[in-house]
Amino acid sequence: MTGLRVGVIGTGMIGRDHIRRMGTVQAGVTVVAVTDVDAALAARVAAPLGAATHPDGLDLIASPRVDAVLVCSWGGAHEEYVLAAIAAGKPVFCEKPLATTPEACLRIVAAETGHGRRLVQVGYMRRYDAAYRALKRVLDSGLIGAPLMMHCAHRNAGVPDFYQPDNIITDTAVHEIDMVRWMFGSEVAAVRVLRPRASRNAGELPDPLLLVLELANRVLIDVEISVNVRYGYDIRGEILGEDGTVSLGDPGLIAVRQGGRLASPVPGDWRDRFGAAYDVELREWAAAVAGGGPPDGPGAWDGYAAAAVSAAAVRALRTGERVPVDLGERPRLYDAGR
Ligand SMILES: NC(=O)c1ccc[n+]([C@@H]2O[C@H](COP(=O)([O-])OP(=O)(O)OC[C@H]3O[C@@H](n4cnc5c(N)ncnc54)[C@H](O)[C@@H]3O)[C@@H](O)[C@H]2O)c1
Ligand SMILES: O[C@H]1[C@H](O)[C@@H](O)[C@H](O)[C@@H](O)[C@H]1O
Repeated sequence: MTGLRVGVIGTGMIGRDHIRRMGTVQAGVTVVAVTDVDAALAARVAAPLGAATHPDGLDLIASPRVDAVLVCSWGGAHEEYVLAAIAAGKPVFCEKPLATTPEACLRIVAAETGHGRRLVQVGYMRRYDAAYRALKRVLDSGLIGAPLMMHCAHRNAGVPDFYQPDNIITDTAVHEIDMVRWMFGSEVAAVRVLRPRASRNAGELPDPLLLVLELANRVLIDVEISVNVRYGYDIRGEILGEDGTVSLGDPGLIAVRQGGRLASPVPGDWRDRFGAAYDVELREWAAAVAGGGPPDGPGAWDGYAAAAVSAAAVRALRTGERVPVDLGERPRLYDAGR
């Protein structure tokens, strides 16, 4: 067998990282096609792979040589490609966000529900991170008792020039929004956003922010988002239970004691911190879809829920109000085990 033949839409930073990953950590996966609005970039990426280049994502999805699709273009271009993949009956792994509005995500949910089989997975890689998985195992074991609160911090060293104020929520905090729904098995019922004094490194951005997420099971989450901390990429989390706490460990693999100091490296960006999680994420996805099964990672409903909570948080940021979230009824296609 030739294995799973994958087409990649968007050959920017994460597209190239996933292409490298599929050539190194996954047996039986071949990237056979790529496309990018920057055709010269796509051609440069395709050449060493011997992959075909396509004029656009729709043409790539329609190719009979492509079994499954990876969408790694900018968020605004996700919906069209995910809908086209569903219409073609092809599994599609879409980097976060699934789409940029809850309405667009619901169109994807409706298309997939109409198709009758799960085809969509969204790139929320924290669910595949060894540390978050260990945190969840401790929580689920009951060792720390029933959960009460979780404290999170999501710090980026810096962000690109095109990053807009809403991106602090829709692009960055969206990872915590997905992670807590998975961690606690409960939807977000309401959101508040507090805005302290802005960092002198923040430019025009409202940075940092504090999000308060109220889960339907009444666990309360606070998330500090800072996207210009300069010193590195720092992801933290601590769960308070009735009988104890569990927190993410230090991701630095070594500790140096020298000259009267103790030092450990801080990851530079998400590729450093979550590289192994992306490996597991794509390996599990490819194994599931190559075997003809549905992907069992975060799906279209999770993408929709994250977008709906993000939209509520953007409103909370603008108005200063507590904004309730109503997701509506989840289609049965997204029940566990289906
Ligand atoms: N899961 C994660 O931790 C993670 C990390 C980084 C990026 N992402 C997501 O991945 C996506 C890409 O981010 P990136 O950092 O690689 O950005 P990037 O700008 O480096 O790359 C995006 C590429 O998509 C191309 N593109 C844009 N619109 C297109 C279209 N309509 N058709 C084809 N190509 C198109 C651009 O030319 C660019 O080369 C974003 O949705 C981002 O949120 C996720
Ligand atoms: O697109 C990136 C990516 O999703 C990272 O995981 C996150 O930490 C960044 O804030 C975001 O800009």
